[in-house]
Amino acid sequence: MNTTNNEATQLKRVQEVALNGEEPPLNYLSKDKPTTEASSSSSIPIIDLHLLLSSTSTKEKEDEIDKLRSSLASWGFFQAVGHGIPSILLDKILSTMKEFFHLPMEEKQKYSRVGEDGTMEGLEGYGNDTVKSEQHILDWCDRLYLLVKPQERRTLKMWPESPKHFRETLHEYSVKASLVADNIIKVMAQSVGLEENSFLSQFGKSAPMYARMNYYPPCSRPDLVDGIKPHTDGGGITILLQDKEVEGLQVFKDGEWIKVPIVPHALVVNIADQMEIMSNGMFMSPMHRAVTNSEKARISLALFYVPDLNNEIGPAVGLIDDTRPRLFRNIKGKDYVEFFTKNFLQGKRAIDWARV
Ligand SMILES: O=C(O)CCC(=O)C(=O)O
Ligand SMILES: [Fe+2]
Repeated sequence: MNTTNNEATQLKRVQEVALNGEEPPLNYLSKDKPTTEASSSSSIPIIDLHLLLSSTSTKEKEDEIDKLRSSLASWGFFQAVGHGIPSILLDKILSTMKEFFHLPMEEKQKYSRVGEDGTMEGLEGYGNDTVKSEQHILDWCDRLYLLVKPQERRTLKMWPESPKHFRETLHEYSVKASLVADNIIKVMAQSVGLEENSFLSQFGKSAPMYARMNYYPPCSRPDLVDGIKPHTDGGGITILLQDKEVEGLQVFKDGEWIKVPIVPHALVVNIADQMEIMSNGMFMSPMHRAVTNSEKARISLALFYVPDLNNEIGPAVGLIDDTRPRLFRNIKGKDYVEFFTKNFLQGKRAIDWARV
């Protein structure tokens, strides 16, 4: 195959690059390194969904709704407990993912996103960063990316048949997590005085949900690379299941990076750009990143819930008034995703494009 060095390294999974334990290759060296130290001084809020979604109206519940609103305004992040997804299922999806990433490369490559001729076949499947230029700095991370919803649009040939329970476990987890996501989006609307379907109706009934399984191999020089570069998510909301033992997620708040600690069996929820737009800036889509370490591999499973690409989304009418003028234009979901992807690859923020 006639490839440049850059392309050749791209075709190698990070897991293979990491195997030799040597210094990371040049095209992984992050521009902003050495990595700024993160602080654990303050911790992102923990929200009890069971309390939030209970049908009785109590002072405790009202307080929790207030806490949700202020968390989304100042952090754009929270740890959801009381979500009702059995711990045993959370453990199972994490261990199943780990098993997949530990399979021989040949087996994993059956689901590869890169076609045999070296071209990218599409978004879904196993792979790493899409490289658009020689200057592109790669993340220290391998991924398996799959559409999980709507079910009839799944690309089953990209769903691993090994490990044995992979498909049914991802199915079960994504069905449950998507119900949790719907409920969170309803209560987000209520928290700012809107009717519960105000945001959800903008997502639409066929809103896609993507699963991105991240695998960060250990790195001999974690200070020189990004697990995932600083970014905001481009969809509506993201539900993230973190590794149970290895920390790595950080959020940028008030000028510093803050570690997102592991809360056993909690789901990390974050606002993504299109929800910031729908909330007319009441909720913030936070900048976050993942770092690696030299000892242990880390995994995470992000579920991106994205408004239907054919829908027009925009600030909810009830959130625009004289004191709070419209901050964003109405835009087509598809246009935003396209613009976001282009900017993401160049390390730029896309949301400013949608500002009035
Ligand atoms: O691995 C993590 O904790 C973060 C992953 C993430 O931000 C993403 O996949 O968008
Ligand atoms: Fe993210």
